[in-house]
Amino acid sequence: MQPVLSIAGLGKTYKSGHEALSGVDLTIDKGEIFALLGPNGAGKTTLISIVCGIVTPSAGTVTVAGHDHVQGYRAARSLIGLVPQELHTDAFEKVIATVSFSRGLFGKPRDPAFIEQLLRDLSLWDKRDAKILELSGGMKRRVMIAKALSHEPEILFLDEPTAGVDVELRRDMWAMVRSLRDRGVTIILTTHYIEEAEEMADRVGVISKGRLILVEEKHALIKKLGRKTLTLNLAEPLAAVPGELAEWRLELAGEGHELVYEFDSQAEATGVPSLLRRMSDIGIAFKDLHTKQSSLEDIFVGLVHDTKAEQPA
Ligand SMILES: Nc1ncnc2c1ncn2[C@@H]1O[C@H](COP(=O)(O)OP(=O)(O)OP(=O)(O)O)[C@@H](O)[C@H]1O
Repeated sequence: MQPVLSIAGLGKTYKSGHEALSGVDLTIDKGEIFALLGPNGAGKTTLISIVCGIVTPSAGTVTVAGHDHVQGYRAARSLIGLVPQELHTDAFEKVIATVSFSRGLFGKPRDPAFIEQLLRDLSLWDKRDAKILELSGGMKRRVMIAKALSHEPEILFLDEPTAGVDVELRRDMWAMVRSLRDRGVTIILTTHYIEEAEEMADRVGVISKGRLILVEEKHALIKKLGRKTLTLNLAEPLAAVPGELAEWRLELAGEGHELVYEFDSQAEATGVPSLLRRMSDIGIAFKDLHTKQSSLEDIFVGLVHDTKAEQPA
């Protein structure tokens, strides 16, 4: 499939000397929903801002549907819609005027029927003559989305779309994102909410300290979700994992009082019954046991934590 967005070797060092992005390579296919996950300050907004031409990169290239985002800036930018975290618009402006104005900014001809449909789809039609300052926070978000879609972009960036919104708006936004995707729009969203990535994304990228440390199909991640840990509280502490148990992936914890086994709970043979039999055969008794399912959140926190440990601060 033809990539709609190609990012290669992207880096950004701010004037302060802070390296916000380093060596980011990413290819996005047309019509996919891609979720970019990362903790605060990881570089998500910087990445989006570079693609949208708001921030200049220190290194690397960005190509939008074949247009270089510097040489072919106007063509590249007109294919992109951006829903930023904050609404920047005249508070005294009417909803329909601000959305129509955004369309004009991209040199698109007036199309009242399109704007009407857009406002209807976003449940904004009844509010079309309301001033921005009269709207609730949720309605303002809908206006931001309408503005971003007003010039019929092929790629929509949503920067933290559901931060601080109520459950109803979150569900509406998810439904809207799906219907846009069904119409062939590519969606790239940043989020702190793992649940949102799990619900929405075809692929997930994890960014930490300016580096893209993982890009994976959601289903592959869900497979990873199938991992479980079994912790056995031993009757007597062990100094080391006995050689007879070498075929299981075991670790000792709790100063030798706990034997921890990580396994794939979706696999046909988890290895748990055979492990318990072998332990009984060699006379290792346990007082208690418990299992824990690792969540996408655990995987995410683990990844981010590992890169923090690897890199100097
Ligand atoms: N204009 C700037 N000048 C200097 N440093 C900046 C600038 N903008 C962002 N940064 C720094 O770059 C890093 C990445 O910021 P960025 O906003 O891209 O992160 P983020 O992943 O979007 O975080 P958040 O989820 O909090 O929005 C942060 O440490 C931030 O302080």
